Amino acid sequence: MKLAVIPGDGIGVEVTAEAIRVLDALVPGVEKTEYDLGARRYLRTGETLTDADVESLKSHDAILLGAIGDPRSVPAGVLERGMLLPLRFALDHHVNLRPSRLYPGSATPLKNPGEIDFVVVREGTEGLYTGNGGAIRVGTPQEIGTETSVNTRFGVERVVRDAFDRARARRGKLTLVHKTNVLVNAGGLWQRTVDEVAPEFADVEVDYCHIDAATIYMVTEPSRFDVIVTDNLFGDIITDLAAAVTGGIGTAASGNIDASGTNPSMFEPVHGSAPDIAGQGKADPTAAILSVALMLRHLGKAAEADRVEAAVEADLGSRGDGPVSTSEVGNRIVAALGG
Ligand SMILES: NC(=O)C1=CN([C@@H]2O[C@H](COP(=O)(O)OP(=O)(O)OC[C@H]3O[C@@H](n4cnc5c(N)ncnc54)[C@H](O)[C@@H]3O)[C@@H](O)[C@H]2O)C=CC1
Ligand SMILES: CC(C)CC(=O)C(=O)O
Ligand SMILES: [Mg+2]
Repeated sequence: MKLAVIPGDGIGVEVTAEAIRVLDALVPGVEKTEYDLGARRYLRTGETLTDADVESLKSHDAILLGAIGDPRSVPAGVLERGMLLPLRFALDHHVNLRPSRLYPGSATPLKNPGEIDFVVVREGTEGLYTGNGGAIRVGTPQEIGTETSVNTRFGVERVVRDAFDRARARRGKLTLVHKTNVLVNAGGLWQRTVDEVAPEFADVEVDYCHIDAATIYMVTEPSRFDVIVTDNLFGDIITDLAAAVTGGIGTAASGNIDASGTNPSMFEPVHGSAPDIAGQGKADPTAAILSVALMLRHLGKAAEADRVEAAVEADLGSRGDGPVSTSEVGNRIVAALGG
């Protein structure tokens, strides 16, 4: 197995190191290539992501990424829109898969959480993140900034079909989350696509929530969700909320998947580079470690993925309320795997 590793910036470097230790304890002999992408390289060379980087990354079976972005040294958007999103687009990562599960005993701010186990299927190549916008009269009182959401029938249908497939394989419920009462053009396309595909999945119950109401239910009644399908921006926002209710942002994993299998998929924590805690050894590496589990499952190594998840479940269940140490969590998971 050939794995590309992009530790990136801030805590990305710290949590990726623990994720790699876990991978090594479980699957020996993985051929790893580390890529220097992120703030350090940008500050040194002015480069964010080159065509040569993309071509080289394509030769791997999968990519493991920590986090990208260093708001203290690089202006907002340079790396996010110059490196991370272009990579997801270049590798056609149209399914941004973000599972949320409340493991027994793990910390949740909810008083009566019930069972929380849902998956957000976030469209990953379109929406408001394509860079389709502009600004005029910048810095003047007449300044205007626009970002236009791009939604194609092709792009929406393929992610909706993926979400229906996942719902069928799970508890059989799909919830479209959008804002069709206001965003009638994009929302109309999403709703019609779901309605038109639904008859092929007659065994799947279809539901709809406006994004604002979905944030209510995620806190008051998260057990109502099984598979959520939504666009790039809504999916980004709602999955940070989902992480917060299921044990914290440090525990939420994701996969950026090219469901056609043409390009390597990329696995990464939901969180960012967390400059506020970077370098202090207190980032929770669980999200990065569970991203390894997602990757292994994607690559057909379900038994290994199960072992990682079981080790994480045991660790989360045995934690107290005290602070987390990055290396301690890694040590406990590696030990549980017999490493
Ligand atoms: N996929 C990626 O590479 C992402 C990159 N970013 C970038 O990261 C930078 C920081 O963004 P923020 O909005 O601050 O989001 P963030 O996710 O980095 O941090 C938000 C809050 O969560 C905490 N946190 C995050 N990960 C944690 C972990 N593993 N353990 C414990 N606490 C954790 C942070 O300390 C902070 O209080 C920005 O440059 C942003 O663009 C943000 C999200 C995703
Ligand atoms: C640059 C952003 C799109 C990263 C992010 O917040 C995410 O993918 O969740
Ligand atoms: Mg995000």
